[in-house]
Amino acid sequence: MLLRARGLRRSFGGVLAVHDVDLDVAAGELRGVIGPNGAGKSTLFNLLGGQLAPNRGTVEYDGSRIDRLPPHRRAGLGIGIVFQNARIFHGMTALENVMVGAHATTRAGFLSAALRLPAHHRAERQIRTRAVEALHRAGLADWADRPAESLPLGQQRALQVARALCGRPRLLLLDEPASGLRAAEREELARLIEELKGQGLTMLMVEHDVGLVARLADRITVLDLGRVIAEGTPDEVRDDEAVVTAYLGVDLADR
Ligand SMILES: Nc1ncnc2c1ncn2[C@@H]1O[C@H](COP(=O)(O)OP(=O)(O)OP(=O)(O)O)[C@@H](O)[C@H]1O
Repeated sequence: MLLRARGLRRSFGGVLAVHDVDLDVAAGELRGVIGPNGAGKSTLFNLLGGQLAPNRGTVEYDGSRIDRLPPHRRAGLGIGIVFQNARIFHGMTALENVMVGAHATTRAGFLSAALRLPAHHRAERQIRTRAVEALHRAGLADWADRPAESLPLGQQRALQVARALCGRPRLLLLDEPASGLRAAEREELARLIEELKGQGLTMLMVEHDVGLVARLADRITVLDLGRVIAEGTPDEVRDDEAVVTAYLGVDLADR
């Protein structure tokens, strides 16, 4: 398993947002995480990415414990994150936006840049090369030199993916990547995610759009009130009684 969470628990005051969650993501797998509002999806996502620490439980990545590591250390190990509604830097090109993300993950970056060390120039070249490569992977090669804010919404979302790809992750965590997108933009995003999957990238995606998750994911984890209530292939999960009950009033077949 590339990612293995065991007994993860996180509470806020009296609310158990994530309650003894086990989760395995195999290398090459695309794992979907769904659940009704307040199910604990964001909390679980942040426990995996390192934005939150668990009260209990463990997270292993590639065989090593990471649950006490801060986000930048997890990034260094190859975990990329596409945040929900991450901001785009205005007045910068798409390429520069991707490069800024990479600078933020190399801690030595700022110091050596300030001192203009030769190592800085090498690092700068490397970051540019990786940023160009990431833009290509995200289908944005033609947009590289345009002001980021001029990109259509679908391409801005792809730009967030490119930022995460710049660190050449082995595991990509996506937090509601389709939120706010219209049908055509969702379709473009779906194709991009399928392409990354085709390249062998392991992904975990938290998403409200159940139809999109059912289409893309190999396996789906369904949360309700902080607990895993079902886990399996999209077909297995769709027919699961507990899932149907949790989504009562929502016809999964229509989503
Ligand atoms: N920082 C916080 N402080 C207090 N309570 C929180 C905090 N974050 C989450 N919660 C609570 O934990 C529970 C799970 O919330 P979480 O945001 O993880 O669910 P979710 O499945 O992502 O919901 P949604 O689909 O609405 O985004 C909810 O009851 C929520 O109110």
